[in-house]
Formats: sequence, structure tokens, C-alpha cells
Amino acid sequence: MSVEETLNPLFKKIQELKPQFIQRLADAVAIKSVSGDETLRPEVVKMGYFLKSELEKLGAYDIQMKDLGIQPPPVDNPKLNLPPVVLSRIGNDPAKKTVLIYGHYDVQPAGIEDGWDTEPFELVVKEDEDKLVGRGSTDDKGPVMGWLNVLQAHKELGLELPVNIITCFEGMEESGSIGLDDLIAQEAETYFKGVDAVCISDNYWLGTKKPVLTYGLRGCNYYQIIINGPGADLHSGIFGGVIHEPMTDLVNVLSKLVDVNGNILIPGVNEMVAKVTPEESKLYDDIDFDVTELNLASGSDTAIYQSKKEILMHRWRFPSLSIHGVEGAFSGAGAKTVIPAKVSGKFSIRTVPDMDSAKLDKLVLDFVNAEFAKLNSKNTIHAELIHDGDYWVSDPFNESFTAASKATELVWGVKPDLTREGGSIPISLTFEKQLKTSVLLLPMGRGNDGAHSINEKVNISNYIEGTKTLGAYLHYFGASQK
Ligand SMILES: NCC(=O)N[C@@H](Cc1c[nH]cn1)C(=O)O
Ligand SMILES: [Zn+2]
Ligand SMILES: [Zn+2]
Repeated sequence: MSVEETLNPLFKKIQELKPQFIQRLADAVAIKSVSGDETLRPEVVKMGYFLKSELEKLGAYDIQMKDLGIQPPPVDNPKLNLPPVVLSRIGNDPAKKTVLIYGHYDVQPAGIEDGWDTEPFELVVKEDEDKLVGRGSTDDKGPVMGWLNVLQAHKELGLELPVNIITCFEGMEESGSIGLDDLIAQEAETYFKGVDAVCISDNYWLGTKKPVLTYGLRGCNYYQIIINGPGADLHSGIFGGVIHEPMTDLVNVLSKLVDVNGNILIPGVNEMVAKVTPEESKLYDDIDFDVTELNLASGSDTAIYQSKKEILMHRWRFPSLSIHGVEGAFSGAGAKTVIPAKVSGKFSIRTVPDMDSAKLDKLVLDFVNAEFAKLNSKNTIHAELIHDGDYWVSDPFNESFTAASKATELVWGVKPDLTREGGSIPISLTFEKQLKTSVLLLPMGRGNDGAHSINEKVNISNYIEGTKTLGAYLHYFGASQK
């Protein structure tokens, strides 16, 4: 039987199970597994056990909830446990290839007060708009549920899986994948022995119409600058103008890092970036994208660059520096006249080939300290790296990408574009190095899904056709020579 003949009943079954698949995503979204909020750590752990229970029902075995120990500083609670990594196996046939599926079950923070139209942790099904709205719907609970859906459809059909599967689902991806590097190194020759390919579904199409396969990611080095001043928050009418203010110092230092056109101002950073070659430049010509897609996805007309090539290069292959927020400052409604006593500014740099992470940290931290010294403030500063993760670029023409390309073309009726991505999945490079195997990024969602933003969604069609694509990928990959 051809792969396509096998896939026909599988696709029918996936279609038939659509209501159950949506319910599975709703159950997952309802768990507030925000890894960046220490108070919600029990919810992250609950989400890990939700996956364990689903995997058990779907026939996975040797399920191991890997304990990664205590979360290292900086952290408020010095005894905070990291959430478990969920390892499991489905199938152990030496004649079949083995695919490691990685996904993350933690999500970014979300609150209705951020501007969501609906409760972020209640999945809203909008059939008329083809949307499932809720935190994690596209990043990354939708795709993780997609893999479970594939297992369920096979089980209900009595259809044999074409490959052995190993799952590796983590709960700290949105917070730097703390602890996972070491686990992968430890398990490379044990639990993960014999893996032929790693498949990650944790990214997006470039736009809204054309599917893509992704062969590159930027890295991310995340920093904070803590400025300490008076012993307590103070009245600005009494102390304003007569003491050095931490917030003023912080704003001054932050303003030196990047200009309004996104140019990084820290000396030495841009010099580390690999030069664009004529061959690389040509790769951008055929990609289906333009500035209107960017404007639609950002919900604005605020693009710095107008040409496709400049936008994509600045998203994929040049570094960027974003200032994310300030902890400790007044941020509520109204007009509180306070001088915050201690503030912490958070920013990150998306890294690209050939930047050296340790060298970058030194350049950044030395620069921040030097700029603060120029202020002659009597406040104190502490600048530090919170977490880092490497960039990754791979070969998009290997067997795993070929299988994914066939799967995508079968489901969506069009050959996928080959893209890189501006976001980061720090563990991609670790898998490639430690398991000495290829990594493929096979996205489910669209470029306008609003990952990390308000009203995050996955289109219902992407959730269902994406599930089919994941299933088809396993079959095409399983059918190629071991
Ligand atoms: N879907 C991948 C993703 O959103 N990754 C995060 C990873 C990260 C790095 N530092 C904090 N989170 C991203 O922001 O790219
Ligand atoms: Zn993600
Ligand atoms: Zn994310």
C-alpha cells in the first residue's frame, strides 16, 4: 500500500475526531502553566501530569517524569522546583526509525487586563471565524495536542505507527529551558539512544496562507539591570529633586542600548554578525511574503523596513535588542506620585551566526555598568544574564525535511517555503549536537496567531490539517530507508 493510501483513512479519522481534539486543547489551555510566574509553578506541574495521563491512555509506556531539581537563581523562592520533563515511548520496533518529538507545555503569562477580549485560559471556539482563542493555543499546546491527536487517531483506527516515537515535553521553554540541556546530555546514550530525527512543532508559517518548513532560529540572551536606591518607595513631592532616583537611572541606561530603528548601540555586537553572501541573499527572492503580512500580524503600520528582504533579514539573520519591561515601577491606572525604591529593567538580544554568547554577555554587561558609571548616581546597579539559548541553522534538504515537505504538500496542496525564524527554541541545537541527528521544525500555526500576545489563537483548520500534517510526516519519514 502506498503512503497516500494509508493516509486516507487516517485523515478521515482525524476529521471525525475534531470535536474531541478541540476538547483536548480546551482542557490543556485551562491549566495556567505559566513558567515565568513562580506562584503558578503548581499549574505547570499539573500540566506535565495532564500530558502523562493522556499519554498513558494513548498507549505510551516507560513514561518518566524527569525531575530537574531546584530552579537556579535569579529566583524569588530559592526552593522552587523545576517542572518535570515528560519522556515516553510509543513503539520499540528495531526495524522502524525512531522520531523524537519535542514540544513545550508551559506558556507565556496572560491576563484579561492585558487587553484580551476573552479569558485567556478558557479556550473560545469561534467556528465562524475558524479560530480557537486562548493562551497556548498556538504556542505550544496546540501542536503538542496535535501529536497526541495523531496517536489517538492511529489507536482508534488500529493503524500501526510507521515509526517508533519518543516524546520529550518540557515545562520551562518560555523561561530558557532551564535544566533541559543537562538532561539531554545525560539521556543521549540511554533514553534517547537510536533517535533518527527530532521533530519540533513550535513555530509558525511566515504569513497566513502558505505553509513553511523552518531550518533556522535566532538565539536569545536575556538580561536584567537592577537599580537600588532609597530604603522604601517615596513621596515624589518630598524627595523628588533631592535624591537620585532608580527609575531615572534605569531609563537613562536602557536608552543607550538601542535606537528607535532597532540598531543595537553596544559597541562590538554588530561586528560579530556573519556577513551576507550573494548566495544567501538570493534565498530570500522566492519567499512568499511582503510588508502587508507584517502589518497584519503586528496589527499596525509600524514597520521599520518596507522591502521583503530587509524585513526577513532583520527577523532571521541580524540580531535585535528588545526592552521588555520594568519590575518594581508603578504600572497601574491613575497617577501615583511615587519614587520606586528598586527597579529592574528586562531586555533581551536575539542572537545570530556568528555571535559568541559569552563574548556578547561581557560586551553587554560591561557596557551597562560603564553607562551607569557615567551617570554619577549614588544608587547601586547589578546587571546580570537571566538565561541564554543558542541560535540554530540546519540543512533543509535532508530526509526528514523531504518527508515533511511531502506531508505538507499532500495536506495543503502546495510546496512549503523554507524559512528561518526570529524566535528561539534553545534546545534545537542541543538535540542536534547531543543526539548527532537532524532537527526539523514543522509548524502548525500561522504568522498572525499572536503567540506571546493578546488574543492568541490557532485556526481550527490549522489545528486539524496540522494534525494531519504531523501524522503524514511520520508516515513519509517511516517509509524512507532506515
Ligand atoms: N515558540 C518558541 C518561543 O516562543 N520561544 C521563546 C523562547 C524564549 C527565550 N527566552 C525566553 N523565551 C521565544 O521568546 O522565542
Ligand atoms: Zn513555543
Ligand atoms: Zn513562546
